Order: sequence, then structure tokens, then C-alpha cells
Amino acid sequence: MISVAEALEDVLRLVSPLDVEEVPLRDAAGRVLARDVRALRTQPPFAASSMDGYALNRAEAEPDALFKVIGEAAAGHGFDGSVRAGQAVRIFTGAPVPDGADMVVIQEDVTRRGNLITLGHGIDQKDNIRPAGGDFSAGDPFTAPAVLRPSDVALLAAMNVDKVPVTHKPVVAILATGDELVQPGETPGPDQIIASNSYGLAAMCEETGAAVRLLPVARDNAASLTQAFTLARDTDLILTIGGASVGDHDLVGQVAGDLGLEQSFYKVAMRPGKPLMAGRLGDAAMIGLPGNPVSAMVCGAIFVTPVLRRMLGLEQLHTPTKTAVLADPLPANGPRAHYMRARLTDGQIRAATRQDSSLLTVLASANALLIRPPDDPARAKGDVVTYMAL
Ligand SMILES: Nc1nc2c(c(=O)[nH]1)N[C@H]1C(S)=C(S)[C@@H](COP(=O)(O)OP(=O)(O)OC[C@H]3O[C@@H](n4cnc5c(N)ncnc54)[C@H](O)[C@@H]3O)O[C@H]1N2
Ligand code: MOO
Repeated sequence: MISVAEALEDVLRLVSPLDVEEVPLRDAAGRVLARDVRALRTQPPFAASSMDGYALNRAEAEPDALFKVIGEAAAGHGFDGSVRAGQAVRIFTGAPVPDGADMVVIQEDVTRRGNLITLGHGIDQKDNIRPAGGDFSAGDPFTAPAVLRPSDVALLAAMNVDKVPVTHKPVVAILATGDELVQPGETPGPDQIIASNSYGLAAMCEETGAAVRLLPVARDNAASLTQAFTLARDTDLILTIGGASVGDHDLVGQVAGDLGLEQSFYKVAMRPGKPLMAGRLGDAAMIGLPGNPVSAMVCGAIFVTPVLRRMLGLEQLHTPTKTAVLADPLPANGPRAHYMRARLTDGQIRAATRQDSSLLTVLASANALLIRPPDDPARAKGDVVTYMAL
């Protein structure tokens, strides 16, 4: 049995960043920017008014000063001439500030009669002008790698970058195995349950940026499993679920081996997740996840997510761990790292009392995995422990 750190190193060695493709900006959200891009324009491209009011020369902005309004500058329609002594231009937010003006007095501070305006007494000293290039200048970089958030998409749009170089989405085949499994929405037989893991893992992979191919459940026989593996051809990562342990019907290792799996490891010193396996199968990486629902999801968080991030070309592969104060004492841990389902509230963390790896209700109500190293001694209330947010 190898440690979690060794298994992580091994599993990350199985994959490398995927190729780059260009996608339209509309499809870029959630994708990983693969190469630096540069702003194709300056924003704002001109000194722009930030308020509705009157553009004039600041040196003349005295209480009761009188100006003649000589024209209008609106967003999209600048004023062509220039502003001279005693003159002002009616201006609206987003409009180019006309030549000769270096201040916009907001209309609330102005009284207008016909073409004449008089300034009030409490004029705001702000110039209400956004300088050209105040946001960014042509050539400014947007640095890769980065998962593109909605705000990034807005910035790329403003930079006039309409085709975005992103890393290919890793294609993940998810292959659940077991005679007991039926799909959600079907009616299980008396000895059957619903295949839940595939759906949880698919959501996890998609949230990380992968495209998922959810395969039909393979039955607990070599022929069915072999056929299912053929459906996983041309994918980047094959995730099997279940059939990983030592029972007579746990055939995943054997069938994958017959199909040419170059196994990197089998069994990791962790709880849950001991019977985890990984290797390369043809052109794809394969991770064999244990069948217990919580084990599959925890192994997904610890191993699958970093593997996908590496394929996506991201620098930060691991979900960062943090520390919190124990709300309740914990007994000594055994020889395997324990990823305890826990709840973090106001900096205090409390492990769930029931840690069986079949309990999805406990996982769903957890917001953290409290991480106990192998052979961690008993811990008292108030001790500082490590966790990973879920
Ligand atoms: N004698 C031993 N027995 C077991 C050991 C061991 O070391 N010696 N390890 C246990 C541990 S730890 C785990 S974890 C499980 C893992 O077993 P498998 O990966 O072979 O998983 P299965 O036996 O196929 O299923 C286990 C459990 O999970 C349910 N399951 C499976 N797939 C799904 C799915 N897609 N959705 C929902 N639930 C699923 C399945 O019905 C079983 O209840 O082995 C222990 N045994
Ligand atoms: O590893 Mo099993 O995953 O302990 O339940």
C-alpha cells in the first residue's frame, strides 16, 4: 500500500496538459485560457465623462459662473468642436470629453435657462472624467493559465478578443460496474440500488472543466466489462467505479489488465478509498475508484480533480488545505490517512459521528474533509487540524 502523496505523484505522472483550441468568446466561460492574450484596444479609448452634466474648463468653475452651451456630447456621438472660455458642452455618461474641457460639472450643480447655465455654490471638485486607457491599454496582457470566470469574459470582450485560446476539455468516460446497479429513474429489483456515484462524479468532473461520457453500467462479468471499456475508447481519462476490491465479482483490475492496463499502483493508505488503482490504458489514463459512494467521491476530490486540472494546464492542481480548531476531541487514527466528513462553522470543525463510506447523507451535509495523517495521535477539543473545503 502506498501513501496518498505517492499515489498523487504517480497519478499525475499519467497525464499532461492537452492541446489548445480556439473557441468563440461566447463559449469561453469556464474554460481554461491556455495562452496569454493581449488587449486589442485601449479602454476607454478616449477621455470619457463619468456623469451626466456639462463639460467646461476647470479654471472657470467658480460659484455663479455663467456659460453658454454650444453643443452636445453623447455616448457614441462626440462633440466635434472645442470648448473655449465661457463655453460649456452638454455631456452624458460615456461620451468623449470635448477638446478644451477638463471637467464635467454634474447637472445637479447647474441651473439652465435656454442656452445658458449658471453653476451652483457647492460644486464637487472631482473632474468626473475617466482618462483614456484608465482600464487597460492596447497590448496589455491577460495572463494564462486561468479558469475564465464571467468577469474575465467581460474583460476579454472589452479587449475585443473574440476568439479565445483554451485547453481542450478532457473527455472523461465514467464506467460504473455492478449487477446491483440501475440508473436513477428506473425501478430497481429487490436486490438492486441506484447508481449514484456516476452522477456525483460526472458533476464533479464537469465542474472542474471536463466533458463527460457516462457509459451504461457494466455487469459483473468479464464480457460486459470488456465491452464497456471499448465504449471508453478515444477518451482522455477512464474512471471505473466499483469492482476494485478483493471479492469474487471485483473484476475491474483483471479485465483492465487483460486489455493492456499498465498499472501504476493498486491500494492507497487512505480511508475511505483503500482499493484505488491507477494506470494507463491505451491512450487514456485510468483511475479505478472504489464502489462505496463516499469512497468514490472522496477519491474524486483527492485524485481525479487534480488530474483534470493538470490536463487543463492549470498551475494550482490541488485544492488547498486550511486549518481549523477542533470542536470535539478525536480518537487516535489508524495507519491510513483518514478523510473524515466534517462540518466547519465559524472556524471550528466537527467530524460527523458516522464515518461509514456508504453514507451519502453524511457526505452531503459535510462542507469539509477533516484530514488525519496516518497514525495521528488522539486530538483534544481546541487542537488545530487540517481540512479541505468541499
Ligand atoms: N474482504 C475485504 N472486503 C472489502 C475490502 C477489503 O479490503 N477486504 N475493502 C472494502 C472497501 S474499503 C471498499 S471501498 C469496498 C470497495 O469495493 P469495490 O470497489 O469492489 O466496490 P463494490 O464491491 O463494487 O461496491 C462497494 C459498495 O458500493 C456500492 N456501489 C458500487 N458502485 C456504485 C455506484 N456506481 N453507485 C452507488 N453505489 C455503488 C455497491 O453496491 C457496494 O455496496 O470494498 C470493501 N470490501
Ligand atoms: O476505502 Mo473503503 O473506501 O474504506 O470504504
